[in-house]
Amino acid sequence: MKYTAQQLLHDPFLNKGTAFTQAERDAYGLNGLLPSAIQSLSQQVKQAYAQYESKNDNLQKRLFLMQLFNTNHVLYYKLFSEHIAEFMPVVYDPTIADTIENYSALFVEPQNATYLSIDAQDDIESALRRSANGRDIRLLVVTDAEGILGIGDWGTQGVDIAVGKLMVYTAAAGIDPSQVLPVVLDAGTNNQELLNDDLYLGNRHERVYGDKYHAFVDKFVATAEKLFPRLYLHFEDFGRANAADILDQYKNQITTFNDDIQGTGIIVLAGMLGALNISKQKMTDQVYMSFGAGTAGAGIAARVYEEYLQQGMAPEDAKKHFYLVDKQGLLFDDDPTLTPAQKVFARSRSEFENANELTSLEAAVKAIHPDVLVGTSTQPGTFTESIVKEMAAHTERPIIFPLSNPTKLAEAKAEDLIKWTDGKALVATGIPAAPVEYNGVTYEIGQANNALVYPGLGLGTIAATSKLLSDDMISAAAHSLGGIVDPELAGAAVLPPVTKLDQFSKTVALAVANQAVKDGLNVDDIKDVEKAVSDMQWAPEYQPLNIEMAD
Ligand SMILES: NC(=O)c1ccc[n+]([C@@H]2O[C@H](COP(=O)([O-])OP(=O)(O)OC[C@H]3O[C@@H](n4cnc5c(N)ncnc54)[C@H](O)[C@@H]3O)[C@@H](O)[C@H]2O)c1
Ligand SMILES: O=C(O)C[C@H](O)C(=O)O
Ligand SMILES: [Mn+2]
Repeated sequence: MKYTAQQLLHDPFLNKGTAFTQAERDAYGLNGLLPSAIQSLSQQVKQAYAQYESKNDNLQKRLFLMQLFNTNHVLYYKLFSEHIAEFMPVVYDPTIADTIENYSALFVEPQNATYLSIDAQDDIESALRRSANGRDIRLLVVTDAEGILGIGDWGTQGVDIAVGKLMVYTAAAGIDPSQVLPVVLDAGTNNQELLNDDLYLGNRHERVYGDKYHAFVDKFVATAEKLFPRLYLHFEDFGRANAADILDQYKNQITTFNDDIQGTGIIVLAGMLGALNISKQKMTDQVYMSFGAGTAGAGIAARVYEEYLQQGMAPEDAKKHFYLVDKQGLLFDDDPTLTPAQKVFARSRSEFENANELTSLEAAVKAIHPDVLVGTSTQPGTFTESIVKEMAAHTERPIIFPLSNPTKLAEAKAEDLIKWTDGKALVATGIPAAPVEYNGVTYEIGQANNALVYPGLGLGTIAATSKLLSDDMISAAAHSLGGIVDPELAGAAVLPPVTKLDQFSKTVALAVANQAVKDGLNVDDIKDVEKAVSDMQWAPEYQPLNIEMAD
């Protein structure tokens, strides 16, 4: 394609703004189209950061960063890379929840995303092709936004989660932003607030389910695979009724990943391994309870269960360590409403004298005395003081992970968990949490958010040109996060800190890529895994432009 000077200035993949050199200004006809001073990238970063800091709240900060992203990708990612822990809660969860809820009202521009409608399926191919605009797409994040974080159905507004997750891929793992595509599948919405909102930008009808929905997803997947044959396809925030089915349908055919099921499974397993490093206990001795057994809750249980098997436990014995609690209480095998993923761990009523009374978390904790309690229920404040104290009365170092996002939905606050258990609880939270000072010890709180692993997992899988994302690769990712935190330090976190996200994303990528090659899943011949991973990484630095001008 040939560029005009105006197109160059408005293409965020190529634009350098005030950093265009004099030679470039001469070559591309930019003289007089920019202020005359020529800045370095570091001057631009300094200036942008000062603007960022002048914004009053995280939403304003995020809007400013999005404006920067829309204008100049190198500048945006350079700034992000220099402030990764500070920017994560602004670019990503929890602030992203606010921009999703207000997406239509705040709409400025489409951010190179693809908006596919269930009512216009003939457009799927041309829309994907034109969004890619000749770029070599290797990573696509798609959502249908039925289950955005814990805030529910946000229709086309959920596109922001695809955009945001991709930003984290680049900031954390160095995925080239010109090789990614965010996609929203607009199958309607059951969110009445959106349907009644004049400004709502999506399809104004109820969400479509059943055959028509599945045909839509299938057509999208087939088209994306055809257009981008080396694709890593990441599914995000689909509803409970579809997420696991879609994963099961494609996982043995294409390189695909469900973040809520698999990514969350990895980070929670890694967090448990970290916690057990601190407590010096054995994984297979732990009694595990999940509160909220939906997409994430059941996905995590499945990953942790696999670990018990890997550690040598027989399936029937391992199953006895798992208890799922959902809306109806402890899940029993005579319940006709169980999802397939829940059925695997459902218990028999005959195991309990008071089975019919186990209809709440409190009753289940009293009856079962779990060692591990993971919250993916979307129900804020449900890990109450009495439940937590009851749990702590029966286990030396309770592992408690309230993971529901965003902040307003968390099952508990880290600070309370530390206090209620007299510093014994090993805690990780879904959103970032400040360290907790208690009795002279500073407790660092790990962030059990899939963002700590999905970037490295994707980088490793893509770099290895793996045909599939296998269970072994997933397990390798979970195990690779060990050894970064010193478990002997008082108050040590169960997971590595977000300040090191870029470093350990590479560790995860290497572990995953090595596993893929070891299992012979690589399409290309890969002699040097480390080189393959490094070669795949993009750095936010201005490069000479290799473009043709229109006149
Ligand atoms: N930290 C992370 O990395 C991470 C990853 C994925 C999901 N999550 C969070 O987990 C939560 C759930 O996400 P999901 O994708 O599994 O959603 P989901 O809708 O698939 O599952 C939620 C489950 O909670 C159950 N539930 C609702 N009310 C309940 C109640 N009163 N008591 C017990 N259970 C109840 C639902 O029946 C459902 O099974 C969200 O808040 C999400 O942000 C966190
Ligand atoms: O998006 C997040 O913060 C994590 C997770 O994928 C979620 O759905 O909550
Ligand atoms: Mn999610």
